[in-house]
Amino acid sequence: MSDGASEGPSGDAVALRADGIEQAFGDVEVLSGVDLTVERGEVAAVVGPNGSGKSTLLRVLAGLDGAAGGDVAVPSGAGGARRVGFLPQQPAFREGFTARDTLEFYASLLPGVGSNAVAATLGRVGLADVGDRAVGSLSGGMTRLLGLGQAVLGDPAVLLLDEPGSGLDPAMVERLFAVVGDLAAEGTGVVVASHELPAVEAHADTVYVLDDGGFVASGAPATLLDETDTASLSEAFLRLVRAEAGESTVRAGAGGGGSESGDAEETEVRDDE
Ligand SMILES: Nc1ncnc2c1ncn2[C@@H]1O[C@H](COP(=O)(O)OP(=O)(O)OP(=O)(O)O)[C@@H](O)[C@H]1O
Repeated sequence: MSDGASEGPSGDAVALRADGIEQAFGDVEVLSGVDLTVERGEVAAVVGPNGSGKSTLLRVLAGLDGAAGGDVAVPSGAGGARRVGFLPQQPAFREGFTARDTLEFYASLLPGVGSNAVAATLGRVGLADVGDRAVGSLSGGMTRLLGLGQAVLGDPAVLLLDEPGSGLDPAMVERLFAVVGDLAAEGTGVVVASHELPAVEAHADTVYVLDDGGFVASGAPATLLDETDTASLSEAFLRLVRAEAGESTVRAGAGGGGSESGDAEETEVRDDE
């Protein structure tokens, strides 16, 4: 959490800064100028209706997709063997590998990360007992936990998690957010896209509500509850995205007239030195 964060050698407490992120798929404008700054030690949650652009934003932040506009910077001075760890919404691994082999493979790509870290990571994400099981035989929730393990391996300065709690039982959702909290306490800046609003309310420092191409609200969970005069983040969410419980909130895009996807420039994740 923010209070436990120490500053990097440069004195910069910022883990990730995104300015003016724009993204469109054909005529579907998804992000129209999103700004986000995450400090080291901060857990920032991005919530929003289905189709509002959470995965799109995280993929741009991770540097996997070029955006139509904007800039992402990950300042130096934090993290271990790598700058950014990313858990995609649908993690996929080689089915024949065991869970341990899978993490060993990712560890081999990271300088200074060895078998001890792999064993510790399996335990951390709750997979110690199934480490020797083939990936193809893991349950959906276990596969997601393996994805979390892959994302946290090497103590990244920035951790981006897309729906990490999806498919997990309630105890594992709590464990997952506890792991996230531990990493934040060690100085990692975390961005988590999630529909698990009770867990977000309990564990996030800052909540960003994404709708209509941008953040329609942001603040500490308690602040959002105060501002909306509601008793839970779930209620606040419905108020902020102007919906009733049970109503369809699926978003088809932020508006017409977006640029063609072929116009998208490569948005590099800069390593600010
Ligand atoms: N590669 C793509 N090509 C075309 N359209 C896309 C692509 N990826 C996403 N979209 C569209 O962009 C919009 C945002 O999708 P995105 O997956 O980012 O939403 P989300 O907020 O993560 O949704 P959910 O909560 O359902 O996971 C949707 O309208 C989606 O159909």
